[in-house]
Amino acid sequence: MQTRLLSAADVTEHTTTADVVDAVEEAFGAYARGDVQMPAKSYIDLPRYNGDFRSMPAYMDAGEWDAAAVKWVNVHPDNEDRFELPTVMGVIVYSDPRNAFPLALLDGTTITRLRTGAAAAVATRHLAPEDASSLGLVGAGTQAYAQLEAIATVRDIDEVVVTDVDPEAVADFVDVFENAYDVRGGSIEEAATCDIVSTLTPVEEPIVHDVGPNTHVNAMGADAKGKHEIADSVLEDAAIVIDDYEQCTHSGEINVPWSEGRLDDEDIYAELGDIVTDTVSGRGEPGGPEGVTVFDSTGLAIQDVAASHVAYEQAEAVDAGTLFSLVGTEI
Ligand SMILES: NC(=O)C1=CN([C@@H]2O[C@H](COP(=O)(O)OP(=O)(O)OC[C@H]3O[C@@H](n4cnc5c(N)ncnc54)[C@H](O)[C@@H]3O)[C@@H](O)[C@H]2O)C=CC1
Ligand SMILES: CC(=O)C(=O)O
Repeated sequence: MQTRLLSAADVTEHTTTADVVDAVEEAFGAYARGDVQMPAKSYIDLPRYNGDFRSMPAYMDAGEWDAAAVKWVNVHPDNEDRFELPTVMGVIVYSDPRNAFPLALLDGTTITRLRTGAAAAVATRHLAPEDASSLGLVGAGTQAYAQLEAIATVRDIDEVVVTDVDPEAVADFVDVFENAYDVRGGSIEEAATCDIVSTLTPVEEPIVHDVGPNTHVNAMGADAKGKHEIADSVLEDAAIVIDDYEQCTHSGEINVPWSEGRLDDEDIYAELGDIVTDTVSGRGEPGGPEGVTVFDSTGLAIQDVAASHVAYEQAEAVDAGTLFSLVGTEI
């Protein structure tokens, strides 16, 4: 038996965003039903390098298919300036749950973008107003690109406002998307008052202080202790939907006000999986949230498993990537 090596180019070419969004929705559903095994993300802090390593194993059973993988990933916000490398890079081992054979080694950097965009899209599908058509992006780095691509599969986006402290990042983003959308650079205030806003920065002091009256916010940037992008006044007035209780209270957008006692259990509306499985109403459903909604995403290992499943199945169908003998299988 051989292992399939799927590079960044292979994953990009053979993984359809809309299919990843659907698979990630299935992952949130499986999580709510208790059909996953997923220890909380573990961190190795590297204060000496202003970064960290994270390990993320999981198994999920979606009914018609099941899958298992582990991602070894990092967050080093100074990487671009110091090494011309991305902030986030990853490697994924995707294994056959029946016998543990490593079916694939995948570029986890691309999978991370795809599945992070997909999580925001799933939340947007259930929480944004049906007619939402404008998207604000606070932070124009790597994740911003996949946010637009994924969210555009669940809402008819025409206007995009992007903001960043780095004007070059904004210009690069506009260049890539200007033929497909009415996209422009703007202030944080302009981005944050769009129908949908995704926040994608590593800041520890809130930079979003005001959003529109019915804005749906995907709070993606805070994924480690101390990170905090959105003012407490916005969070306090919003219906907060989390991806996972343990991860969000430890390292999500709510972690700082939570640790300081300004938010507690009463402030959490639901876990996203409960909305996906119709246990709790989404926007527009009886009893569902109105006004501002905030999805607090820390990133779950099952998102990577689901996205890797799509990438592997699509690549295998056309024999993409490189097959090689990795592990000894002689008995
Ligand atoms: N929730 C999740 O599943 C995931 C979360 N992340 C987090 O998302 C964030 C973004 O990740 P990447 O796009 O890969 O990083 P990146 O480094 O490529 O982009 C971050 C962008 O934020 C901008 N920025 C920094 N401070 C800012 C400020 N005060 N105002 C406006 N813009 C500012 C930077 O100039 C940069 O363009 C990071 O915090 C990362 O840890 C990343 C992957 C998954
Ligand atoms: C970087 C990270 O925490 C994630 O991929 O979930």
